[in-house]
Amino acid sequence: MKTVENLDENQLKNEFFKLLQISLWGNKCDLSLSGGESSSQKTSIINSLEDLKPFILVNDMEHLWSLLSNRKKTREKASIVRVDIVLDNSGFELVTDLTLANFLLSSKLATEIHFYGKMIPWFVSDTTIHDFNWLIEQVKCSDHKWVSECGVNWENYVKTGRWVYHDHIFWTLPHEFCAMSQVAPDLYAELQKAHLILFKGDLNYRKLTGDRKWEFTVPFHQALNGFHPAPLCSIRTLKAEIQVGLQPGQGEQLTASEPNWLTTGKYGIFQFDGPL
Ligand SMILES: O=P(O)(O)OC[C@H]1O[C@](O)(CO)[C@@H](O)[C@@H]1O
Repeated sequence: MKTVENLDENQLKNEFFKLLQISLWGNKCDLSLSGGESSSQKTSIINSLEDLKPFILVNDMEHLWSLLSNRKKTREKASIVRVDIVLDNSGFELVTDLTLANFLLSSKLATEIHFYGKMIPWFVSDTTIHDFNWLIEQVKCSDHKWVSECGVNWENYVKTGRWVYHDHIFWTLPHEFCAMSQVAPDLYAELQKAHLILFKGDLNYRKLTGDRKWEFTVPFHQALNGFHPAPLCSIRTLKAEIQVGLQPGQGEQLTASEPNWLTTGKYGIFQFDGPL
């Protein structure tokens, strides 16, 4: 079996894309969508990735790869590459996010990951520090050798500061993100230190775009309304009636064939904004 260190450039890119997609579809598992019913993941997402590809409406994964792989090639040995992840649901989605974070470090596409959770849940399954620590502990205690090894590594990442968890009240205040630099300048300044910020989930997308009824073709950059702390990407399955950055006619076609396409969680996006 090949380890990450032995993968060639193409294989590494493939693995990166797989883990990104797993993290995207992990966002389907959300207690608010299932009315509080448990929505555990019973089949392996890995085997479904090809079948799910047509449901990715905006796919900027190539931008994420260019940004991180170029930085890896050009950076000085001791320099930091920081990826920040604004978390969404705990449970299965958090497992997929931590697995992605683990890969970013082991592939050396990043050297530090900063996570942001919520001080109190906004929706039922939102991640708090308790969920983050609990999950690492559970993974560590697994009776599966490789899984528990992962948990030991994750705990170690936290201890050594390669994984950093941040709390901030802003995430549960009723502000859209374009107000962050005014309302929470300390948090905005923290995000500015990232080379890439990944915003997980639907709620973060609503706040990124100000929860407005934008035309489907409005550019993402415009809908962000001045919120540009660092290059950023929304990784989200669609659960609320808002979507920007589509091709002309794409939204209308979907509405005609599937009236509920915006809210079922069936479709997903990787939507990037920033210089490359
Ligand atoms: O957990 P996520 O992906 O942020 O989803 C939260 C979303 O779920 C919903 O409650 C719909 O189920 C939306 O109103 C909300 O935007």
